[in-house]
Amino acid sequence: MPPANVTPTKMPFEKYRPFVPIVLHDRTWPNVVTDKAPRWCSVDLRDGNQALIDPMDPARKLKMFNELVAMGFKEIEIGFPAASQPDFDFCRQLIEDDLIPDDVHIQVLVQCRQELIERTYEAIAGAPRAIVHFYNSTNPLQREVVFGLDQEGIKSIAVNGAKMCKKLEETIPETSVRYEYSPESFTLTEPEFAIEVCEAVMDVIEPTADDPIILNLPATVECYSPNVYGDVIEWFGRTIKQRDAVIVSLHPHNDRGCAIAAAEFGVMAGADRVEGTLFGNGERTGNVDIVALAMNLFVNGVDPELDISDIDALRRTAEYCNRLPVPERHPYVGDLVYTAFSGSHQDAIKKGFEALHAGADDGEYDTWGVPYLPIDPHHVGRSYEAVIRVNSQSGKGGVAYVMKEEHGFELPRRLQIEFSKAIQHHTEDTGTEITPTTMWDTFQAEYLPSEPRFVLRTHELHTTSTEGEGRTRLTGQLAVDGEPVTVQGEGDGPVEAFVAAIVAHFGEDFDVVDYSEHAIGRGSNAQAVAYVETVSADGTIKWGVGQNPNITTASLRAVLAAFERQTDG
Ligand SMILES: CC(=O)SCCNC(=O)CCNC(=O)[C@H](O)C(C)(C)COP(=O)(O)OP(=O)(O)OC[C@H]1O[C@@H](n2cnc3c(N)ncnc32)[C@H](O)[C@@H]1OP(=O)(O)O
Ligand SMILES: CC(C)C(=O)C(=O)O
Repeated sequence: MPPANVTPTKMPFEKYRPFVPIVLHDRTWPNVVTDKAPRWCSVDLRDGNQALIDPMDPARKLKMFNELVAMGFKEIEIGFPAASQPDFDFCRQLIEDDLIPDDVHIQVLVQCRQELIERTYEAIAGAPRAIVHFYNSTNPLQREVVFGLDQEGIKSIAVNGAKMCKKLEETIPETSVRYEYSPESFTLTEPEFAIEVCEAVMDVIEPTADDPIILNLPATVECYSPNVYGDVIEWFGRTIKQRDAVIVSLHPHNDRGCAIAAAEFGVMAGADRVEGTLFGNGERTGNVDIVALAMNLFVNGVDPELDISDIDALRRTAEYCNRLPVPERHPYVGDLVYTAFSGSHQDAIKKGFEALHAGADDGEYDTWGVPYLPIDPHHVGRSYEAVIRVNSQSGKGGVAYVMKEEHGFELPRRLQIEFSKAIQHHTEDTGTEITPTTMWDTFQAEYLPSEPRFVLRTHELHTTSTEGEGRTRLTGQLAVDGEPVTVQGEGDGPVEAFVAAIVAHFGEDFDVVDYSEHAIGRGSNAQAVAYVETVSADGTIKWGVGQNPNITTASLRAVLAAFERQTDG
């Protein structure tokens, strides 16, 4: 029976309105090319931590802090010390145990509330340097439902917060304090009002070009497309007073899945600094992923100014500290991001590697370029091993790649086609991926069986040469189904002589139409591998493979193996 007609439910889209605060007709940011990394600030230990199911314990916090320092972060928001004893204690631990490198600023977040600001200054006392980051929400919805205040009331919260901070500075004379102010939910705030509040805060902080204020413009909840963020940030930079005394900072969240693009457009639009987290942990859909941002610069040939050369170690740290997994397809780091399953991708990758290495001097190429691989996996500490994996979507290229990279066998093109059919049967039957080990087992069973019916025990060659014309006579001792057999034949070389011997003894027409060989391994462990393509009287094509330290023996074994496959049908 055909399925009953189903009427799809209409989504209540009319309950939503686009929010586009500014359309900048003379925008310049789309033409900007970013050629320098912005200042990075990690908020893993604050915005990341406050979003966790299980917030980090002291050991996890320290592990994350040390990892961020090792990566090269110079500004690290270490928590909200006034919010909880663990955050306060962690701040004290960093200061008292002298764990903050000379070139690193710790940053602490606080609301514009007196008791919280006082506690924050207690927390940072004794630190050589600190950024005090105070904030309040400025957007119409929160003004109304959270604070019940008009614009003036909201501005006063910010200004009073700034005054309290300035005043408390004298209680910690040994600490060099810098300031960051966030009009929280900036992207949902009327831009003119955000400017008004920021400038009122600047009047209190009195920043200079030598001692600038960080004005952080959060997409607390991502609410419009990245191009709108670009326009708004360019407009903000043009409009804010004393631009040279302001570090414009971005703090994108990822609710629409566009945080990376938003941050990139914001930087093109003139922002100096970006706050984010490793692999994008953070509230709801997360903060912007700083690793991906940095890697996007790297891929454009720009110094990312962060060390991501062991991306898996960073992932392990993030997963340990956050107790959340980083998904398999996450940009640059996921388990599957340097892996191709599909046939045409594998074929192109294999050819790409061959071309890259053919043009490389001592293995060092000038410019990366392999289809379907945006970066050289080695540059982030990943290997080529998992680049190609084989399932039912794969073709000969993938099979050939695994046989070469994992097992050292450089299969000739037509053998790749023959063998990949066997692999295709396997992957279709199992419905899953085939591992390199299973592929090898299949190859052995097909081409290098442990108990072949036809075994070459010994052979003798006698070569005569008259006026440059050489003839080879071969006598071979075989075992066929365990029974000894002697064969004799003559030809232009050992392979031809052996084929003649087989044809003469077994009475089956059979010839070699293609032959290739190569070495596997080096020195005393080197083995020769020979591949022969044979044709029978009825035109059946079968390949044979032989392996031996001696190249002639390997060739003869390949011929015999092909003959056995021909006679087995
Ligand atoms: C977008 C962001 O991520 S901002 C950072 C958010 N992070 C966190 O909140 C994590 C840490 N926070 C906390 O643990 C708690 O909020 C604390 C301990 C700081 C404060 O707790 P509480 O005193 O219970 O207050 P609570 O957080 O509920 O705050 C609500 C009150 O603070 C006011 N408030 C909220 N934010 C701010 C601010 N930035 N500045 C001034 N007042 C504020 C609210 O209007 C409300 O006032 P009301 O009680 O008069 O209605
Ligand atoms: C406090 C601010 C910067 C914040 O975390 C946000 O708006 O997301």
